[in-house]
Amino acid sequence: MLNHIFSPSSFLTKREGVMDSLFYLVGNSQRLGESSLFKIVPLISCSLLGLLTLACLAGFTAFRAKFRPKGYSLPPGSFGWPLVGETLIRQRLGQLGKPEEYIKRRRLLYGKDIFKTSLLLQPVAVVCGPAANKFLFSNENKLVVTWWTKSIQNVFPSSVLTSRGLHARPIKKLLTAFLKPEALQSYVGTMDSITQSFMETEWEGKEEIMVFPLLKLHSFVMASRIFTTIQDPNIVQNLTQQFHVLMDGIIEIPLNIPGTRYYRAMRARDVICRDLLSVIKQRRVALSAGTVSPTHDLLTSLLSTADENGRFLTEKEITDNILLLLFSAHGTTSSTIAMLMRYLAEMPHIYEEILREQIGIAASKAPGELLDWKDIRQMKYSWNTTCEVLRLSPPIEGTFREAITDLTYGGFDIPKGWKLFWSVHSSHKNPEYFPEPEKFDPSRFDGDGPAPYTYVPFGGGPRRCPGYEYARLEIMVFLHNLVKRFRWEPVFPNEKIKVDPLPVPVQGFPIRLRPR
Ligand code: HEM
Repeated sequence: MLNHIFSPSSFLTKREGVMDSLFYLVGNSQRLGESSLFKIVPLISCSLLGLLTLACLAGFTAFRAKFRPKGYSLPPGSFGWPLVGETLIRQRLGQLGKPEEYIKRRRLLYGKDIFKTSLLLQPVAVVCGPAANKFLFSNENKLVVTWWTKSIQNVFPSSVLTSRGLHARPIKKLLTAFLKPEALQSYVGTMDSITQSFMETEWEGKEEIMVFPLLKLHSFVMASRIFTTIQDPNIVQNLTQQFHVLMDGIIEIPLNIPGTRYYRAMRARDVICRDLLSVIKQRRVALSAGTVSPTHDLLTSLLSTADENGRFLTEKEITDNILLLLFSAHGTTSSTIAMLMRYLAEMPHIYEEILREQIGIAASKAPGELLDWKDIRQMKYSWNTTCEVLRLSPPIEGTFREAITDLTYGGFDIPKGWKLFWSVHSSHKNPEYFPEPEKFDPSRFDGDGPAPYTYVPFGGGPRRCPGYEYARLEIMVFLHNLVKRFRWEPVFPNEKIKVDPLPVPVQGFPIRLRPR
């Protein structure tokens, strides 16, 4: 519909015609003289008004056709305010630290596990619970495809995140080959040594620290080391600063105008890509000289491995995907560790249990020996506790899919082109699957753990998070080094958490450290 409105043969050509006349009049106004100008000004105003009316009419017709198509039995719900829909209400609840309230209230109001709304300028069907998760995760590329906002698409244009349908498969396979447990096993020691030196320089000997910025820095240094082997402190520092700007503006309205946060984010993106590109070029030279092995890090793997069709990724594709992984690894794990530290400060009995497990592992190592894969496998209670943190405070609340055909779910029609949103909380906080859902209880993950599709912090189906194992290793290695060295207490025990879009402590999570 929108494509039709803006097709050259319709609206656009008419609009260009009017614009041409305007430019002609303005361009010739001097020759026409002052008196003629008086006649022209009202004429210009009328034309502009006409244009505006035309644009509004076209917009309204397109909006109606998209949001209220005829002949469909749409889910219950409200599209909220014109244009903004319910986007601001949802954002506000996130900033108040109650993101799940948005869906909870509407489920109660409409009495269904599905409701319609308007978010991010799109008509959206929000679908809730494990049945919805199963439906979406198992119908990727059949009924739905992944969908991200324009601002995200612009930041990662040729990455696995924004490639849809069968285009995504080869890139995802290449990334998964590097991120699968067998491949990551050999990096546990490196992760341990990075974390140890980080603790020595940034934590030890300090009485009080601001944890959240430090966690982000740690995650970033770790990811850039494991994925690209970038160690030059100047490059790392520059990249860290640019990533900060990027994170700050990435979910803004994509207005690429100087002065906006989005504009600054896109400039930061250009700087990061330029730095990554120069590393890629150096690595290519090193690869052909045989001074690095093809499995040296993710970057060299991507440079030297062809996909399943025998095609090598272009430098732009490699840059975009490395940028994506650095970005994904940066926010999610630091948010999880911050939330984990908060829960542990509140529940000393769980801290003690984790400490017992980690001290047991440390005692089995020779002095100076680094952690390895076998040690990670023994961190069962520590990981169950982290899973419970991810259940209650997931870094990602859910993601969108787009209907690639008209479809039916829960007895309602979802028109082609509509977006569907699956939500983590609607399963994680359901007492049917997690009795007393607000209670913190790591034993939920003993044995076989939760039923399929009820526990989904990493999503599911073909789009499931490929960084799952990497995140597990990073968090476990960090926790080991943390509890071995410190106890801690938050400076502000009731510090607010805002979800914007990830859960973050609003005051940066200052803590007092007590060495063990
Ligand atoms: C606690 C940490 C993490 C959580 C909870 C998490 C969660 C998620 C979720 C919910 C999705 C969307 C899945 C879907 O739409 O079905 C996702 C996608 C993704 N994640 Fe993670 N993630 C984490 C860490 C990481 C890390 C460390 C990396 C990189 C090493 C990573 C890379 C990605 C990528 C590339 C995608 C896009 C996959 C695709 O669209 O096919 N994530 N993640």
